[in-house]
Amino acid sequence: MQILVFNAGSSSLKFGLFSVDRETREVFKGSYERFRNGECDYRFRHGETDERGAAPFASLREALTGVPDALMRFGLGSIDAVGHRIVHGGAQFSAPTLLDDARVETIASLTPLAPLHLPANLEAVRLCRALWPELPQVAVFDTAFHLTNPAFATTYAVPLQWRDAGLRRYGFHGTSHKYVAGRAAEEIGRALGDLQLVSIHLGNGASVCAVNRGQSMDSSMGMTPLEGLVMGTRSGDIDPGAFGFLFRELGLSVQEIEDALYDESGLKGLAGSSDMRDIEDRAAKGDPQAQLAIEIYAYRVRKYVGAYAAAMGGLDAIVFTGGIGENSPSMRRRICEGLGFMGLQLDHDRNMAANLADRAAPQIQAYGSRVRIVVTETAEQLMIARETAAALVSERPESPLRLPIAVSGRHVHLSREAVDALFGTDYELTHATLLRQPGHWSAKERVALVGPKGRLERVAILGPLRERTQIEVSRTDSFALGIDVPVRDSGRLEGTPQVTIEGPAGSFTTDGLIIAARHIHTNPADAARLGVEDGDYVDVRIADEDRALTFSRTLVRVGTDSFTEVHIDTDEANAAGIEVSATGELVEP
Ligand SMILES: Nc1ncnc2c1ncn2[C@@H]1O[C@H](COP(=O)(O)OP(=O)(O)O)[C@@H](O)[C@H]1O
Ligand SMILES: CC(=O)OP(=O)(O)O
Ligand SMILES: [Mg+2]
Repeated sequence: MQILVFNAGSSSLKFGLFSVDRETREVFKGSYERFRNGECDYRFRHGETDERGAAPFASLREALTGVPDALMRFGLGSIDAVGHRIVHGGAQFSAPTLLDDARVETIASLTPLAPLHLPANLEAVRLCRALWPELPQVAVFDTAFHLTNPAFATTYAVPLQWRDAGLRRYGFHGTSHKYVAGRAAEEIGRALGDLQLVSIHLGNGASVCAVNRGQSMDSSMGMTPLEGLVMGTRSGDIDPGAFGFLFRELGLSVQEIEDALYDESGLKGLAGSSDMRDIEDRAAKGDPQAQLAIEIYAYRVRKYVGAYAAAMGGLDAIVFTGGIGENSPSMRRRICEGLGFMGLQLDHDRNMAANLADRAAPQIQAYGSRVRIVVTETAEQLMIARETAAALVSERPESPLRLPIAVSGRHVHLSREAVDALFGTDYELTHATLLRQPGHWSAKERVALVGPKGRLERVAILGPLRERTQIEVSRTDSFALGIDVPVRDSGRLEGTPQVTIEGPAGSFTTDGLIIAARHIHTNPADAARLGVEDGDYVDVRIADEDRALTFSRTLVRVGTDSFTEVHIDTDEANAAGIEVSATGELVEP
């Protein structure tokens, strides 16, 4: 499948054509940037060709119109779908979404939350819908990755009425943070779920994200991409008291203040240029304004690194990305300076020599530095291509038989009585992540399971609370515990073995330990399309090339608003060669 990807940022238009099959390959890479009086720089890469020059586009929106011609010129007409970076998805969009009129409208209504970005993002959508009305278009949201942030990180301490009107923190650059965190974990050679990482995206827009064991916990941008770091033209953090001062003392209107904070502040406000290359050149020549701008920029980033290490209660690695993070060794050095007290020490030679060619992710910490320092190119377009392909598989109406497979790790469903015993009376679990099944969540808290032969640590708790506690493990886990566990449908707990659950406030011994029988959740509409009914047993085929497998006797469970997906456990996923996600199909009886 060939996917065209648009990434309209605040200062550049990046686009790419990807061939997505089992592997994702970038066939064509293009960019338009440094817009100035009537022209901009462009760069096109295709096979051996690497072409640069000036194009007659004064703005990013004009540059959009150049994309179809560019593709045509390289003979790249065949496109199956378009993926768009959409900067703001509000609370409405938690995953990549196939665009239709209604969804485009919903996104347009979020424009006040990202006035610098959404107009250009939507312009790209409109252009593609006009050019290729028959092609599916998918939106991939910057905000989606951060919807796992806990309420204490997303809530502003303002009146309830404002919060009810939608004032809350979201966070951006999610596609980038998600990619580079994964890339860093891969480079370090540990599971992302084991790492406490700070991801530092320094482009024209810039943000820091606390990626706590694989999930975004907090990020420096807020309701809009204005909060946080010093950026090319944006102020980042500023005392909210400034608004009253600017209004009363300088007579500025709300619009004037906002325009200046978005377009005339940051590096541009401090030193007259939004481009770090210019600022570094001038600082090197002794320009005091440029030198101060660099110091402020680095200091702000360093403060966030410290803050997020504290927020997560630990730090294993930081990862630099974005135009500045990737290309400016001197900025990386300034940011890392003085962080030796928390075990973070840069190696100056490695920092200078960092080479990111071919998706490399070099480590540039000094020998003995407890915290790793990784540099890597971000790959927003690549991620968008992958997520677009995945969204098409799960949403495409003409292929209703593709079933998303969800792999359940070991977890517990607790009763009120169990929560009281494990965490203290009336304790409320913290909802850390929303699961795909409506109303279901996983908690921030974890428990341990104890059997005669061993313990399983950090076992997830899934909500909502239930009448009876149920503990779901795999066959492999049952060996580790030393308990003979039966395979059962969820809720059929009579005669199941006992296990002890341990929490911070005490332990709780109960029956209800099962290996969950594989099943399909679905809703009446999808069930009708699939031709199945509640209580049916069906066969689901996983078409992995190396380990293709058919799961027979899979129970169908129809719920009014269930999200259609097949639930299998980790042993079953391993047997079918599923690493992260997959889809399956019903085998016709
Ligand atoms: N070699 C370099 N040294 C310092 N800064 C650089 C270098 N190359 C690019 N940059 C900076 O990266 C920033 C643009 O980052 P980028 O991620 O491309 O932007 P966008 O957020 O628009 O995608 C600019 O400030 C630019 O000056
Ligand atoms: C959200 C944001 O600031 O994006 P960019 O860095 O592309 O401007
Ligand atoms: Mg960017």
